[in-house]
Amino acid sequence: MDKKLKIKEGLMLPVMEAFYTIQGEGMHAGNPAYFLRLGGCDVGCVWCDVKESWEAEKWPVLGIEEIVDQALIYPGRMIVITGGEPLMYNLDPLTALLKERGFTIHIETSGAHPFSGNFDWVCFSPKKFKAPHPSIYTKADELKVVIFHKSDFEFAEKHAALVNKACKKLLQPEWSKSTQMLEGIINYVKNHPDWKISLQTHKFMDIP
Ligand SMILES: C[S@@+](CC[C@H](N)C(=O)[O-])C[C@H]1O[C@@H](n2cnc3c(N)ncnc32)[C@H](O)[C@@H]1O
Ligand SMILES: Nc1nc2[nH]cc(C(=O)O)c2c(=O)[nH]1
Ligand code: SF4
Ligand SMILES: [Mg+2]
Repeated sequence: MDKKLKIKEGLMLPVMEAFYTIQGEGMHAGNPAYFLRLGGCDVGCVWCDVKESWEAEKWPVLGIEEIVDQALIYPGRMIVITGGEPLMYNLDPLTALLKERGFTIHIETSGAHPFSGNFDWVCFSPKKFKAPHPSIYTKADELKVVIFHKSDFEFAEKHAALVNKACKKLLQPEWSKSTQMLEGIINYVKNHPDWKISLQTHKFMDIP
């Protein structure tokens, strides 16, 4: 089978980087986790903090066995699949293999592509730049909306109305706008107590 077909089937994937660190964001912040960052994204967020990831062709394509073997080197058994936009790929084979090897599997996604894979935790971060695919709404365990502008609160509520009732709702300041936006976010959460704040704590700790 050629490489292109293997990528299409999710048996090989472009890997930008993989690193063992502390989950910095969201409901699982503070937990050790192995991050697998897949290359390729067509969403185009103006404030994206990993724009180098966008071009899939730039990154080496690895077989899922090799990807999982690399993850097994570290003592933690929580993996976060991120990108780029990981749902550009069929994640069924990779997540099945990770589960076989005993991993707890999380994903960070904009939801802009059809859902695939089996996860223990789905963090859904919708974007104005490319609308989510409807398949994400029943899967999301965590809705994490980046606040870059005051109009983003309304955008956050629009998506909150579409996720499951049990889905956790978080507002995360866009990193470069944190100082300007934080006061508004704090007031918003105090007045709308069904929301929580998520900070990019790894950036404060200066770790990947
Ligand atoms: C780089 S994205 C990769 C996963 C997926 N493409 C997504 O957007 O969810 C990982 C997380 O970082 C968030 N993020 C990206 N750039 C950010 C920034 N400048 N400030 C705050 N959060 C940011 C995204 O919203 C997402 O929750
Ligand atoms: N430490 C750490 N935590 C993270 N949580 C989500 C991240 C991501 O880029 O998906 C991320 C990341 O890049 N580093
Ligand atoms: S969807 Fe994620 S990776 Fe893609 S541009 Fe937006 S923040 Fe960056
Ligand atoms: Mg990041």
